[in-house]
Amino acid sequence: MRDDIQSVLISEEEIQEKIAELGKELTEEYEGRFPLVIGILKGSLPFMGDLIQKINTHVELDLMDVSSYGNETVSSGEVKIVKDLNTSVEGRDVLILEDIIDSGLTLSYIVELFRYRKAKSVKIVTLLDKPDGRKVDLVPDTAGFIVPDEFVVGYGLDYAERYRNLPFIGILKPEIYEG
Ligand SMILES: O=P(O)(O)OC[C@H]1O[C@H](OP(=O)(O)OP(=O)(O)O)[C@H](O)[C@@H]1O
Ligand SMILES: Nc1nc2[nH]cnc2c(=O)[nH]1
Repeated sequence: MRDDIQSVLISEEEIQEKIAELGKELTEEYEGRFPLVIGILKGSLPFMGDLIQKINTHVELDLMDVSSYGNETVSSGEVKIVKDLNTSVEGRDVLILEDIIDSGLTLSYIVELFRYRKAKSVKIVTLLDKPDGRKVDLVPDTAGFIVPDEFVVGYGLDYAERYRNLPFIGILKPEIYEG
């Protein structure tokens, strides 16, 4: 699996250091507020798993699965809810965790949905932000790292469902896409 990686963009150490920092900030912000922390499947799983352990106050967890990429590297533009939340967001402080914001289509759909469902507040924390990929006006409240306009994998991010279990963020060798 690691032989398929052309270069490492963000190392495991850099990711974990950033998560410790984010956890500290979120602990201060959400102390006493019992936020509903929502991970967007499947990419946010490693980030969510590591980050929640660094948030040192009570949180409730839920997961939502939306998809607009299928097995492609470019968004179809059509966001589908594959699995909705188990919890109501009405009146809640919602903290959305994402692995990456690229076109922004996935999150703008979700944020609008949560506003319609009457969340008290909605905050977006993404590990990676790819501002050059944006197709809609969406700015995360917090982004761990800015990445260039290239297709990245690892730490939750897949290519054709593979590479999510790498502990770092990298770029694949071109021959992997070419088949
Ligand atoms: O800003 P956007 O262009 O909408 O891209 C970001 C979304 O794309 C990826 O999810 P994907 O739909 O590939 O599902 P996955 O997490 O299950 O891989 C990623 O996890 C984000 O949710
Ligand atoms: N794996 C992966 N999924 C994405 N979804 C949106 N952008 C990306 C990306 O760069 N890599």
